[in-house]
Amino acid sequence: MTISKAQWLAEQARVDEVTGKIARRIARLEERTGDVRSDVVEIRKHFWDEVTINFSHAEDLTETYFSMKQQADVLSERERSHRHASAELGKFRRLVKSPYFGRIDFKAEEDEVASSIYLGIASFLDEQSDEFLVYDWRAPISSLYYDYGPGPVGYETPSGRMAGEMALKRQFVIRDGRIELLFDSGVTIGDELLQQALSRSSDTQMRNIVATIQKEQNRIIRDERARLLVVQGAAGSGKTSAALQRVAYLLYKHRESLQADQLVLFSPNPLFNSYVQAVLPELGEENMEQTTFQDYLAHRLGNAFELEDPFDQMEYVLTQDAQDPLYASRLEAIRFKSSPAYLAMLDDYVDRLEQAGMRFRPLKFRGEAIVSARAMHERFYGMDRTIRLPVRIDLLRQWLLGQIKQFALDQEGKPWVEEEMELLSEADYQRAYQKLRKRRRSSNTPTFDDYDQERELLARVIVRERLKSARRRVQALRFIDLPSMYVQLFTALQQAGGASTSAYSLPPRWADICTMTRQRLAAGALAYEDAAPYLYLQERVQGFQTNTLIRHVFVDEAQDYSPFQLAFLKRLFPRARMTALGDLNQAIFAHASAYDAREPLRGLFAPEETEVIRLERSYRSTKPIVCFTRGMIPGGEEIEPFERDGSLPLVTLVDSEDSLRAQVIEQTRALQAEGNASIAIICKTAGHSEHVHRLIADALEAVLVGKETASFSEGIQVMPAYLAKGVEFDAVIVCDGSSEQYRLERERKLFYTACTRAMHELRIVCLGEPSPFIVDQEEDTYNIAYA
Ligand SMILES: Nc1ncnc2c1ncn2[C@@H]1O[C@H](COP(=O)(O)OP(=O)(O)OP(=O)(O)O)[C@@H](O)[C@H]1O
Repeated sequence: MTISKAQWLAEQARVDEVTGKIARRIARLEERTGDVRSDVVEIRKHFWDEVTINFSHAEDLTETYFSMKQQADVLSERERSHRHASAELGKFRRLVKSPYFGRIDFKAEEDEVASSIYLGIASFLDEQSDEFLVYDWRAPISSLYYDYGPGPVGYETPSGRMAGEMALKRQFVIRDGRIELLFDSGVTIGDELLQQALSRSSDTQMRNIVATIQKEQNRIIRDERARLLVVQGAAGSGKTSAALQRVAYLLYKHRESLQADQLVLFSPNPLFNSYVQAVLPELGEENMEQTTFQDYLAHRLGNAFELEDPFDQMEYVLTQDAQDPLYASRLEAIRFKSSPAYLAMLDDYVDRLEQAGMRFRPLKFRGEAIVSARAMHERFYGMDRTIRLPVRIDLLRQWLLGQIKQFALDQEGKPWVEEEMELLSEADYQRAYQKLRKRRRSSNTPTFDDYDQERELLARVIVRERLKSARRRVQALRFIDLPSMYVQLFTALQQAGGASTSAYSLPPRWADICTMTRQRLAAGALAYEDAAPYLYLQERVQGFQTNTLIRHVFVDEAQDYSPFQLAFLKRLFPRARMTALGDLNQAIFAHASAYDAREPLRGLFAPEETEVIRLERSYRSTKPIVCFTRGMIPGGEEIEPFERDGSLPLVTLVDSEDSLRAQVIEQTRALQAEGNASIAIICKTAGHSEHVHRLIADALEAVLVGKETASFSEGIQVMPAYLAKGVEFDAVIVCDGSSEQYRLERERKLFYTACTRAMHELRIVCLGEPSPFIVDQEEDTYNIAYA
């Protein structure tokens, strides 16, 4: 619907009025923050002047303490006030440039006239009239904007549903206080606005989408009922975007009780972390905790093993000789060790450990056993067998500390202590002596001048010092030989004992799997597929170190997690709700995906606690790119492209590496000339990326992206497909898209993932026969060229 000139001018007048008020508020706030800042600086500078310091008597000490505390309290109150004012200031500075993006005229059933509600990234209250000149996009009433067009409407409020009539829905693009675009619209939020948002150039950082959130996405953002919210959405359908707006929504809605550090996002790789970290600050919120599953595993496992990462596992799967029988066994191992069957096998194993099978490491000192493994074993299984494993472990730990104490007493008269005493350097002696004096003071032991007693006490200090590391080992439960217990699962014994339960059956190639696992562990290494199961065993034996602080766990690219890994995450965060975002068609790992075609994440939570939302519309890529890529995957016909025009994907066939090089260089230059700021040359593996990068390095300034790269840069980047997960580029060149590279069924999703990273232009260069995933497409969905 077109807007008349008068309407436009009236809206601009309102923008001027509102921005004027915001500007005045900013000026006042600047003055206030300036004052508070000087207060803080002053207090810090003169902190000690205001404090009465006197250590002469006990009462003076108390007075000194209170005087310091009072001064510290004043300082921290001023600092808090400064932080708050700065945050307000930041919000208004963003608002003054673009105060709002939408307007709805809403008349509640009991009202006579409609009121105009203007929506922006934050609310702005007119202090004189006490009227909201701008409503925060997360306010309950703002939901109307995303869910309805003009007509009968309703929204949820804390006191129940509010029904009424929407008379008008209007959208704005305001830049630097000037309205650039203005129109009235129906239910869907302006295709025009979306067109504008989606035609822009890609960024090295993701942007917020609050002005154009779609109805389905709004459901994801505002859902509060489900314990587990599963989003299954096509590539580019806005899963990550919706998740980030959801974080902002939750922080706003529960601002009294929820802090940013109570939400954690599991990202696919560190690059992705940096890609998404601008969204929340842009919306005036703090970033949530961000990590990767790998980082989490590495953190928990410490340096007990050399831990393989998922990318190395992926490289192995993509590059090893498929004819090698060991390769088939490894694939089988990866599949099995990520399945619920393996979880059942581990549970069964833990049950049996209650009766037998625990392995311990002897506690040694100077080559002598303080406590032997056998003694620990006897002590452990001598306890009441109904006591749970972690409790028994704790009892054993306490017993061991007692044994060390006893052992220490026996050691004090030993010749090695005498020797050490003689060999103490002056500095060591002084240190020991100081310690001794301190202990005497604290235990009120009278001072002796007696030489023998002095030596006796010194001996005690020496023994205590030397036994420190044994005590530390016991405290850290390192007397449990977990690696051996894990290996035990892969021995003949286990096969005989465990294979017969109905909860699981052993996979094919089990003997090979056993050998491979044993060998790797013997070399001090842990395969990626073993990492979560190993930790699971550790937690079941020692007790789960759960995190009860976290209230919301977000798992992006959830299809890349195995059922095992997600079950594990659920257990680690028992008080959290989970939001899992994924796309079965982008499940690129060799293990089974927790996403199932019909029912993603079946069985993780009870059905009544689980909500599944599907997103079928794809926003990232132009319509021709979506029409081409959706043909590659089963069920792709349901993916609905957003109507954004562009050129057909171009497939170029070359017959030599020289001409591949020439094509990549020529096409990259052409894409740059057409205005594509970010261009990704996506290869299959890290090795191939390095090779292609070398090929083009003398002609193009390109950055090679590897798993250690911390953030994306602008311009040309060469990277393996798995590192492009979750992100997007103006143009993508897949190099190379031949059947040599992408032919096997399991390579289909990797290829699809690579192609769907393109926003505006997709090119595929093939050395030799093109991949079947290309030629199986309708011919009119792409152009072909021969070089
Ligand atoms: N409602 C929207 N308004 C404007 N842009 C949107 C909207 N929804 C999605 N987009 C844009 O579409 C692109 C893809 O979004 P996003 O990365 O969130 O999708 P995704 O489903 O996580 O993709 P993938 O699974 O392929 O990683 C982004 O550029 C995002 O800004």
